[in-house]
Amino acid sequence: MAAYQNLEEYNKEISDEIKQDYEHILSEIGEDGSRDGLLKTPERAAKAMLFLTQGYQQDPVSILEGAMFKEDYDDMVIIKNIELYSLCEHHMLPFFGKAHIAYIPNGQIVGLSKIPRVVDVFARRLQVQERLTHDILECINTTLKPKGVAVVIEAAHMCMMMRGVQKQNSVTTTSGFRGQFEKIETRNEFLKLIGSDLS
Ligand SMILES: Nc1nc2c(ncn2[C@@H]2O[C@H](COP(=O)(O)OP(=O)(O)OP(=O)(O)O)[C@@H](O)[C@H]2O)c(=O)[nH]1
Ligand SMILES: [Zn+2]
Repeated sequence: MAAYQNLEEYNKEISDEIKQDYEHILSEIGEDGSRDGLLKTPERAAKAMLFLTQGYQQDPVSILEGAMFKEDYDDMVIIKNIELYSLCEHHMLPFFGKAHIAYIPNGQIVGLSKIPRVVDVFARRLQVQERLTHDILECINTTLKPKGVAVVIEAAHMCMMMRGVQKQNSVTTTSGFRGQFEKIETRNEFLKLIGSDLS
């Protein structure tokens, strides 16, 4: 990236390369890339792929640090039903669902919108659901330094639905707990409040 003047130039270069790759894919699957409906498809697909993977160029720590405020509140803060869309790193197909996140402040709270923003930064990278869960958990834990943090993700994987094992109704749940959420009572209170059947 150092060879480029700025991010825009870098994105354009990458986008042109990805565009050419999609042109190649179209011809390899037997399509006629010159037909009307497909003329702009490589460019659209390249832009979509860059959008879905923009998390590589974003810094979740600075997002949190940008809105941390001193406050004495030291009970549980829960943000539930945060919708997320990611791409599995094995097939580059979407997995999507909800994240439920809680933390117990330790002298400082964070702007509420920053939690879903951090979810998006890590979701917009190639992921497995387990690592996505831990990336979010560790980022909040080390940046906000709360008394405890909990992350639960429930998601459906298109690679298990459209292809492969072809199971339409399975949901994968992953979770991670740090600090006070390692105590069973605190963890169960959180799980009850988000309506999880894990408790
Ligand atoms: N643990 C985990 N596995 C995932 C995730 N997303 C996709 N996978 C799995 O990654 C595995 C890759 O297995 P492989 O045997 O190498 O790939 P495959 O032949 O396409 O496997 P099938 O999906 O079973 O057809 C599959 O079992 C997928 O279900 C994820 O977020 N976490
Ligand atoms: Zn997959």
